[in-house]
Amino acid sequence: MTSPTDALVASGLTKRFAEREAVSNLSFRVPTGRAFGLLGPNGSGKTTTVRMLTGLLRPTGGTVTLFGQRLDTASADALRGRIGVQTDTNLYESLSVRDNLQIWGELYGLAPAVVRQKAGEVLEVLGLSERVDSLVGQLSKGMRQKLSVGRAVLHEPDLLFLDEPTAGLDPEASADLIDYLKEMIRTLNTTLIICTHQLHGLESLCDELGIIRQGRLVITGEVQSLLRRRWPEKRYRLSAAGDPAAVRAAITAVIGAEAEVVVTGDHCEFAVPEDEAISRVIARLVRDGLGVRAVVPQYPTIQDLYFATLNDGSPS
Ligand SMILES: Nc1ncnc2c1ncn2[C@@H]1O[C@H](COP(=O)(O)OP(=O)(O)OP(=O)(O)O)[C@@H](O)[C@H]1O
Repeated sequence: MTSPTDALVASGLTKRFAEREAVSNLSFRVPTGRAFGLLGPNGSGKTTTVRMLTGLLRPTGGTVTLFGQRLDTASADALRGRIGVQTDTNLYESLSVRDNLQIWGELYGLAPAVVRQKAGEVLEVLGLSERVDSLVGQLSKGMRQKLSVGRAVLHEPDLLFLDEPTAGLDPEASADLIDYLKEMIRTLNTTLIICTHQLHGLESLCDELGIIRQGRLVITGEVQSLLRRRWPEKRYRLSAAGDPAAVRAAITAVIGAEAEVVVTGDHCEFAVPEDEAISRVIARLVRDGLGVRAVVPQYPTIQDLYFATLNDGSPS
């Protein structure tokens, strides 16, 4: 069922290239104003999926619904006006950065003056202002990447598709771009679909997640729910003064002898069966004369979930 709050619904999406089924029966939904990370190894079908979601590739089976409207040849043109798609191809190499954005913005129906103003803002955010008159053919790889993102967001699309937007960007530019996207989602209620291999810190951007493996969606849902479902117990990293065997014994005396306590150097890591057990662990260590130096909660990340999910299926 499509909810009026869904910007995108994919249902049974399938793509076959000759003998190879690149995408198999993919179903997921993305609520408006949310950021959805579509993750998976090389060749798992992300780009093929995005191309079907944006109407660039006809599915072998299944449907795509954008803003409550089925995507087909009749609706594609109107719907594409509300979509921004970043790809690293088809920039006009022999034109300047300014002209590339101007042409693109006007193609999307923006008035020339609006494009000029918006292009100025976008280039400023992306750190490309000084290269506005450079020919695209003379830009570095990272600069082209930034320009392709700038072009996709120029017309303030309701639904934005980004494929590896931070690939080739230096760490500062990458962090700036993520901040910009977050701000865009917050202020314009943009819905974002992002494919990326850069998983570190992705939970600060993505609220929803789909992990695709060999063309099949292995898990999908809200990031925090998926993490809680996978790791329901709270984990802690603890450092205490004293003999590691005594520290371990004090911890297991509280959380149970069968519980796993992983000791690495002067740290140990363990899960507690319920929240308040950590207070009892600390009290026990202090009582046993084992001074507690640090107790740090461990929050599982999208990266943890990604590897755990793919490992579930190994070997393929
Ligand atoms: N036009 C095509 N003709 C034939 N096979 C294709 C075509 N496009 C993609 N494929 C195949 O479909 C599968 C999925 O490719 P796709 O590009 O969607 O993967 P991806 O997840 O985006 O990979 P990457 O992370 O490397 O970009 C691959 O096996 C690929 O070879």
